[in-house]
Amino acid sequence: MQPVIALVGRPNVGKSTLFNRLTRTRDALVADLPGLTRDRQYGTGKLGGRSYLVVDTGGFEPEQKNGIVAEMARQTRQAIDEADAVIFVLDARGGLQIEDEEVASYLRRSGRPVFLAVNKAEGLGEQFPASDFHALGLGEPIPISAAHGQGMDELMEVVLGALPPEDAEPLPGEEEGPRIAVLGRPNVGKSTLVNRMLGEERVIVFDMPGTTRDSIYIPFERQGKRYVMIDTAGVRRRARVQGGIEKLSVIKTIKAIEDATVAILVLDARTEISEQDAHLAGMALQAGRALIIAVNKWDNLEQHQRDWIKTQLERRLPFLTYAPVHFISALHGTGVGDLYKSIDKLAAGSSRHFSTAQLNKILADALAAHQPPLVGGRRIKLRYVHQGGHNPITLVVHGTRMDELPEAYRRYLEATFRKALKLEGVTVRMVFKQGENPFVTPAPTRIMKPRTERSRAASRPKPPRKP
Ligand SMILES: Nc1nc2c(ncn2[C@@H]2O[C@H](COP(=O)(O)OP(=O)(O)OP(=O)(O)O)[C@@H](O)[C@H]2O)c(=O)[nH]1
Ligand SMILES: Nc1nc2c(ncn2[C@@H]2O[C@H](COP(=O)(O)OP(=O)(O)OP(=O)(O)O)[C@@H](O)[C@H]2O)c(=O)[nH]1
Repeated sequence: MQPVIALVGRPNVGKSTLFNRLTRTRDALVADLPGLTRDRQYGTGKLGGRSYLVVDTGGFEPEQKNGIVAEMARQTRQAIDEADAVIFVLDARGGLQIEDEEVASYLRRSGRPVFLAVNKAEGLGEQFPASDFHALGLGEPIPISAAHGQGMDELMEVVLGALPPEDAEPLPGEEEGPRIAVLGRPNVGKSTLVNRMLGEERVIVFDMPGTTRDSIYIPFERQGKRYVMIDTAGVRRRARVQGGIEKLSVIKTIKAIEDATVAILVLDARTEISEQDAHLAGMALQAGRALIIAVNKWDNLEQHQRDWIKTQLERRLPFLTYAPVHFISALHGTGVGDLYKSIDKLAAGSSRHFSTAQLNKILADALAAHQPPLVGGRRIKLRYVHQGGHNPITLVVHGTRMDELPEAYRRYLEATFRKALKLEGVTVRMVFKQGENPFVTPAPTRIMKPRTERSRAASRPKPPRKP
């Protein structure tokens, strides 16, 4: 499970800059989807082979009257509570401020592991005021420069090194079936749907061996097939924990998405599709999860209401062109069985492996049908494609001047691959890499001018060799 790291500190110390640094590794892979706001508060990153989730708590607002801690936003406190570690960001140039000490005293009481990142330390050398920050009693201050990318590895080595090893809480394995996460904003009917899906006839729910701190995995079997429900809403726990209704937690949602094979986004047919809905969809897509839209509360709707929500879908979630949409009533169970058909299809799709030869044939055909555009009078060349991973299916295309490849052409390729590989509904992540085919040396494979099937076969690249 990914550790959660919260960035805390007073305004202007450089939290956002640090956040961008720490999440940059992952951002490079994320496609920019129009109509989709990128979340600046939560991001995933990877350093030293380990991935993590970073939460930017966005500065405490100092308030003279009540003191800084009193004004600490509820969300900030929640982020600290849910974090596995806190990076307390300080400013080497501004020195230690009274607000820093207030934040420090809150953090000391939080019981979370705290690490001091003293930012803007570039070029300070001997003048780095280590002892000032040491006096906070929160351990060794680590000098960094977020703006210049200095000290990042050192910082994260200390932070990640202090956390329990990654495999401490293993996820249910693939043999236990696709993992399903049910997402949605409050009151759309998530709990009703989860209960309905688990409570259906012919569903056998097993005991839960994998109970973790954050989510509960509920393995079950339906018509001889195994699945795992990720119960973020605490649906099953609710009955047990007296009065313990849990709030929608963004961190839990993100973790559930990361753990899931397939995410079901539940929408309420009786309310407008909101920014928050789009946001949740975006989080699932950015994580590359297969996504199903379940428009709930479809029972007893007038025709005009049904038309209205369909228009809303097109308008508010235009980037979801390939996700299957189901109109359901979780309350009455209508359409719930059909959800499983989509789950099976998407789960199978997102775990498929494709041969390099098959992928390159599709690439060659795509290039033949539509050449890549001329940029600055020269044609962009795409040379080679291979599968970089599954769930999400990642296709890595190598070529020249990839940074100039227009978005429209990228999408054309994505759509072509999705169609040819029969991956409707599955996220296909295209990664465009500069440079020649890394696997074939010395000459690049010439798949640029496919003429006949024969010449194509002759020039088809060899599958990648293990280095
Ligand atoms: N010299 C120097 N300046 C930095 C460094 N990191 C950030 N800054 C500058 O510090 C200012 C504040 O940076 P932000 O990242 O916006 O700070 P923040 O803590 O997120 O601020 P809030 O959003 O107000 O909470 C900006 O002008 C940055 O350019 C650094 O490593 N060195
Ligand atoms: N008419 C109708 N009402 C439904 C349907 N599904 C759920 N509801 C109602 O919607 C309300 C919210 O349902 P919940 O399942 O608690 O929603 P939730 O998304 O889990 O809500 P939170 O716990 O706040 O996140 C309840 O009153 C349900 O009875 C449906 O298919 N049709």
